[in-house]
Amino acid sequence: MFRFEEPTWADKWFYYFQRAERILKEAEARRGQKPLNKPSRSQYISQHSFLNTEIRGGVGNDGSGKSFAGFSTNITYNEHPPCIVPFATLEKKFLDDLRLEIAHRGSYIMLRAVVNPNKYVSVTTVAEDENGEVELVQIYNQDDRRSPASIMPEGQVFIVKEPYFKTTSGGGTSIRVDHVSDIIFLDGEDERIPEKWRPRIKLLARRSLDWKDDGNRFYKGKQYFEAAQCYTKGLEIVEPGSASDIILLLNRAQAYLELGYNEKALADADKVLSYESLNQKALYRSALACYEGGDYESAKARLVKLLKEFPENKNAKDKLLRTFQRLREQRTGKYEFLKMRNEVKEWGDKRGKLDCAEYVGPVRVGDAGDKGRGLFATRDVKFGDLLLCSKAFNVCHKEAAGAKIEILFNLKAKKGQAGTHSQLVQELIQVLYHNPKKAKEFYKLDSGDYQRVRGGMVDGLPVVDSHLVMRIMLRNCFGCTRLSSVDDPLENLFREKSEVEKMIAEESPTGEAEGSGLWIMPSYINHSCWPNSIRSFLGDLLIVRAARDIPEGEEITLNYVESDFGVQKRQKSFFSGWGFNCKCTLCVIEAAEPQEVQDRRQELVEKALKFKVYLKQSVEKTNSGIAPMITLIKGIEATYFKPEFIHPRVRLLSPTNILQTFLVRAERPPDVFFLAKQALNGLGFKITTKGGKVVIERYGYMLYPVMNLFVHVITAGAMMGDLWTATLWRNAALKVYEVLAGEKESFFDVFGRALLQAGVPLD
Ligand SMILES: C[S@@+](CC[C@H](N)C(=O)[O-])C[C@H]1O[C@@H](n2cnc3c(N)ncnc32)[C@H](O)[C@@H]1O
Repeated sequence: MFRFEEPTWADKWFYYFQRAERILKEAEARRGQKPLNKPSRSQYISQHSFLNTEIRGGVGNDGSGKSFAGFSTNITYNEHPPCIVPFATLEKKFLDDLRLEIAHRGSYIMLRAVVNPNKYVSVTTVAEDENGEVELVQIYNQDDRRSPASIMPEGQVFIVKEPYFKTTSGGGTSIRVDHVSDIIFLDGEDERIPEKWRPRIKLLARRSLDWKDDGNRFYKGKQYFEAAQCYTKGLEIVEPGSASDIILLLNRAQAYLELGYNEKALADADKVLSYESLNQKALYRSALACYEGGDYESAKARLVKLLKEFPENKNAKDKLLRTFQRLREQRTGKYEFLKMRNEVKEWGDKRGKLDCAEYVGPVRVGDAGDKGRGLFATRDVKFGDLLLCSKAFNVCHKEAAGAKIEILFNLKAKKGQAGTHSQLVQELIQVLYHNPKKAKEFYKLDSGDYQRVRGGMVDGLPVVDSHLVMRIMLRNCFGCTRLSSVDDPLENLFREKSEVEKMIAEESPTGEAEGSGLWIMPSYINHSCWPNSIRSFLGDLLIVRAARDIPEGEEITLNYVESDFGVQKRQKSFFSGWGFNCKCTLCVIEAAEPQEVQDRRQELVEKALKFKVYLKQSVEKTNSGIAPMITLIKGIEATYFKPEFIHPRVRLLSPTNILQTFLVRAERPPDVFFLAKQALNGLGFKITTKGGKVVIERYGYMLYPVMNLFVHVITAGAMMGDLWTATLWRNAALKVYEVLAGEKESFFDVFGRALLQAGVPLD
């Protein structure tokens, strides 16, 4: 019997974007016009309460129990820069004056929310102007830690500078506020509030003490933003330098510290110190602000000063000890990696941040010719040397509760990216807005051809251009995991993928939804498909180590996409993602190969990868897969003509890993041993035994699955009774592991079980 198939998640997704694209194209044609058939006030309000059910309802869950927030359209479709002129120079407009698809330069609009807001990607409300006309208002990039109702409660009066009026992807209209600096929230006493919207009954004048008490209540309830707002209100009415001023400043500094607004916290604490240079709390909070901002020298100076006056202050003593540790890390690059790794494992579904410093090793930023800037070695570097340990400017791990796994869809590039990228942009905007000094290093990063506006501070607030932040993020962010080395590398191999995961696998270069983050110094590293360094992640730390010996002056490179693609597909992804064509040695060699050779290799690799399904099936199936896999691997090998150290057999790695798993299951250690050694040769490694040691004379192509080859040589060697060889290889593997995982301390956590089972001694 015929029956309708439920549309798949991917179908819905595709349909949604096709429709959105059509609507937006039609909207372009109506630029400068007045909207037709606007709904009535009551229609606006009732529509508002049903908002989002259409897009959220059917697609918000992938069946795995984890929420999947859904779509987020890339805001690059119609970029309009933020307002960079003061409010006082703008002319007032009303809703009736607004024209579609235009940012109304030189104007502002005064509005009042008539409902409580919804939250989807933006905080959305319906607001009226002084003539009683209403319109939808979508406010993007606000701090997600705040509830929408605290940002825009019903009755809130606000100004939108240079309002951008547009057609929504659902076909209606809205004022869309992308830039946090374009909206000014007005409170009850602000003189700019129109007379008719002022409270009829004047509230009794509030004292600074009332604001302090309210602030303290919010603080206790962990509502730090609201607490800071109350202290600010109190500060507006106190005598500068008075006891109340000092208390309010100290309290606000503490609330700012909780929010991560370190620069503001430091400014408040320093203000107190300008009145009372030895105020204990101010010294301590200022030191904390410096510490959190990574300025350990200043933190040390402040703590030393504090302890001179107040030697019994235990918190300050503890913090000073930690500060010394941070300074040592900064100087030497020596970290307690195992402890840090265990800490990351404990994070569970909490957001985490490691208490450690950054290390900048023998590298500097320099001119990389047509690649722009790049990172270069400042001295000769050996395989495995630590080049960088960088702390995240901001990172969103997908494991943390509240992480928003969304598809950031770029309507212009027609490209979707699954992961926490849209959350990252939103959080970056907040970091930049509240830490303008720290923002400077972010703004130096590459943003492609985006025209930057020079905004600086306007109306006392930093201008943040959301489109610029998005561009910088897309060029420089890293897809990331919390740990590069998982304790059970095979745990995911047999897990059935959900529908959403399958779709994500097709859409994302790495084949899975990712966490994402931005690290400043590593952002200067250019790409090579055969790079001389490897990055790894440990919580919010990004570690870069040398993947071969690097002479002084050589450029440091990283592989942006560890893909299993042929050269043409790789080039396409570099161009659409980062706007460049790769000219690394691997690309040059592969691009010069005859098309038939490339096609043949591709066809064989695809065939081989299909054998993965055998792994989920019976052992008999596995056995029957061995012979065809060997034929395929030989076939792939035959498509390479140059020596391995010139053209590493990278595309053999996945098929080899599948065959290895077959051979392990079939309990054929000699074959496992032979195949792993052969695969390492194929990647360009030259490994010999000399003077009772396994020596890696030449390091080949490095990526994480290479570890499996080493472990297979070791375990198979041991199972064949050659414990001596196994132990020697184990020591060599440790060095390779250090580069791939960032640290060697966790090697036995990750591979210890496999080694012990094979009878390899662990020490
Ligand atoms: C993460 S940034 C790297 C630093 C960048 N070169 C700069 O000047 O800030 C990525 C950008 O660098 C450039 N880039 C990176 N690798 C490249 C390569 N192999 N060839 C040409 N350009 C490259 C591209 O413009 C890319 O969008």
